[in-house]
Amino acid sequence: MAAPDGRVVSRPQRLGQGSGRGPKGRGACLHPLDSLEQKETQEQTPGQLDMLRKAQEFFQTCDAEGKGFIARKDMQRLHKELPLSLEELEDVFDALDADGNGYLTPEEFTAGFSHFFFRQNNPSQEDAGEQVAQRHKEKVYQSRGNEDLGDMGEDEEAQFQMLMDRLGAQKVLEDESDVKQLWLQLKKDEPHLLSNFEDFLTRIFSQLQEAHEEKNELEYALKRKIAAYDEEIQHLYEEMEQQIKSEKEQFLLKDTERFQARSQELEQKLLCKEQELEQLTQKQKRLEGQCTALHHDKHETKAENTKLKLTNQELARELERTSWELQDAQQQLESLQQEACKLHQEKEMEVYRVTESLQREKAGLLKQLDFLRERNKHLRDERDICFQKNKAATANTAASRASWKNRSGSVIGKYVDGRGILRSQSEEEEEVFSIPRRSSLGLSGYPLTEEEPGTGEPGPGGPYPRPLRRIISIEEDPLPQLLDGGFEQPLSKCPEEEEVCDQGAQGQIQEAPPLKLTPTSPRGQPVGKEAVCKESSPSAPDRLFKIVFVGNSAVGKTSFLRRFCEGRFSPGMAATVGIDYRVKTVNVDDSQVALQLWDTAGQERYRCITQQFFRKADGVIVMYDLTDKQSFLSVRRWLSSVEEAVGDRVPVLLLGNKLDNEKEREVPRGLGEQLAKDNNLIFYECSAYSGHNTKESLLHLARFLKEQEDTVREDTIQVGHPAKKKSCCG
Ligand SMILES: Nc1nc2c(ncn2[C@@H]2O[C@H](COP(=O)(O)OP(=O)(O)OP(=O)(O)O)[C@@H](O)[C@H]2O)c(=O)[nH]1
Ligand SMILES: [Ca+2]
Ligand SMILES: [Mg+2]
Repeated sequence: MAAPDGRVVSRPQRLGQGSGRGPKGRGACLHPLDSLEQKETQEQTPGQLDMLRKAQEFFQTCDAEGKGFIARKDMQRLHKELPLSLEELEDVFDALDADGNGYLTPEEFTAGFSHFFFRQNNPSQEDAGEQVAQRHKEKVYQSRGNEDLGDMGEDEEAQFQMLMDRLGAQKVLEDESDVKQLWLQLKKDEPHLLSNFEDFLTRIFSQLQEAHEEKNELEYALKRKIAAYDEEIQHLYEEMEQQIKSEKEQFLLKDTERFQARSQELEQKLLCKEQELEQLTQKQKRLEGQCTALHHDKHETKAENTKLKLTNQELARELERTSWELQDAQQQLESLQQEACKLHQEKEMEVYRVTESLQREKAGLLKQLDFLRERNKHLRDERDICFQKNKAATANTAASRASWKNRSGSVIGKYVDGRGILRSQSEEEEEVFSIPRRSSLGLSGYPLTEEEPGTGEPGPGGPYPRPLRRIISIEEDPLPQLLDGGFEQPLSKCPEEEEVCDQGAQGQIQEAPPLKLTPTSPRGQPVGKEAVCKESSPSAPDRLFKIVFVGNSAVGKTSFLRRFCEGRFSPGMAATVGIDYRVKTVNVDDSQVALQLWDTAGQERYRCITQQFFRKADGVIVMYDLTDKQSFLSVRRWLSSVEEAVGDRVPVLLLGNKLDNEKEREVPRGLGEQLAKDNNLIFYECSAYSGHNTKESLLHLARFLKEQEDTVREDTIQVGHPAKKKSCCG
């Protein structure tokens, strides 16, 4: 409930407990009505009662809330009731507020009001004495009135009134007329009982008053309680209102905040969306632009496409035409190639035949020579040794020379000395055997070291000195031409003689082949002369390869060739002079391959001759002596001179000879292998002495050459281009 100053009191109980706060500290505990009634019953006259009732009414008007007291502003409610201005009412309040605490208790109000009222009505009666006198007058007046009504004496009336006053019956009794009649009756009829009756009345009234007071108290307490409850409820209500208000405010605040946050968020989202939309719009525009451009392009491309299609058709037609032409050209080319191939093969075969016929011719000559030797020996035996220098013998030799010339067609060299006299066989042999190994005869001498076939032993040096000289002119050396196949005369075939060991004898070569006269003359043949080896062969060779044999002197080239061609070894071979060659046909994968093997001289001075032969070679064999370190060291030089002449287009076979002489080995196998690997060579270690690896190595090379040639032939399109050298080692 609101305090007089208007502040909100959170704890209404305090009001009740408050000391001196408000007017209820002491006298205000009674309800104003009660106090008024009390006063009525106790001392007031009926006029006063009216006045008190009036005062009570006014008090209730002012205290509309039922607080039990009146504040200054409450007085203003009387403005409508009373003919007083607001200032006057203020004055009245000040006048009524006897203790000046700003509140009017019901007592103050009643007392002040009656005083004020009486003064208003009877301005002359100002003091209490006057009031009492007035009251007495009224009482007297009333008594007189009553006397008239009930024939009651004035004294009795006064007596009764005094009794009533003494008993305080006004407060309890509403209508005292019955009691009055009873009292009058009793006084008249039984005066002795009057005192008892009065006592009884006294008791009754005192009890009644007590009960009344008690009731009043209870009522007042109840009202106070109600007021307190009201106040409390008001407090609670106000508090609740405040709480609701604050809650509402908080809620509103929160709600506003939330709303604001949400709206901000939404705004941001909206902004983002707008940006996205803008981007999308831009993208769309861009894409539209691209689309248009593409559309445009498409049209252009279409036109171009049509154009290209037309061009394409034209080109296709042209291509067809060209391909027809190409096919024609290819067919022509093929036929030309076949022709060329055929010509090549024919040429090679011709070369082979020429070589063969030369060999046959040579063999014939040798036979004649043998015959002459035999004749000579016979003559020598017959005649006296003293007539050795007989002219008959000279004539004989001259005759025989003439007959050779006639048969050989000047193929064999002239066995004449500078004076045109053919020296005797004895002289020849003498000269030959006087030549040490590695003769420095230069180009003219062919020492004889031929041994008996089948015997592994070297000849005893030969008992017959033969003054035979074989002269080879380097400048006129026909062999390079032979390699070229530059023979023109047709030659008869001799299929039976498949393998021919030929000596490089031509018209230009002047040589003195030693005759093998008897088996007791093992040195009857010159070194470099090839034995005629006859082997049956089912058919003529399919192809011919020229292979040049190089390497330092005495590594065993000639011995190797002899082993390969003749299947025998002749120790103590003389150094090769100039160049020599042999032909041997071998069977490689069901085809007959003729190998023209060119035996070169290893000595330094013949190098320039050797060099010429590389150019025509299909393959090269470089040999070193594995018991001679120096010969191995020279291999690089030989390789580089091969490369200088032919590049790397010919396959090279590297041979380490004299494998039989393992004791004196100076070149480890690994070195040879490494060298071969580094230079892409075919490599074998072999022995001319034992024949180990002689055939195998040459067959390897022959197979390689054959395969290489096959590849070249198959590769018809690349005709005219040099065939690439295949890897030898693989
Ligand atoms: N132990 C042994 N000795 C051999 C072998 N091959 C050759 N000889 C000997 O080595 C020497 C030289 O042999 P040649 O065949 O004349 O050597 P070359 O390479 O032809 O020599 P030039 O003609 O000067 O280039 C001869 O005394 C042969 O007997 C072999 O495999 N083993
Ligand atoms: Ca007061
Ligand atoms: Mg030799």
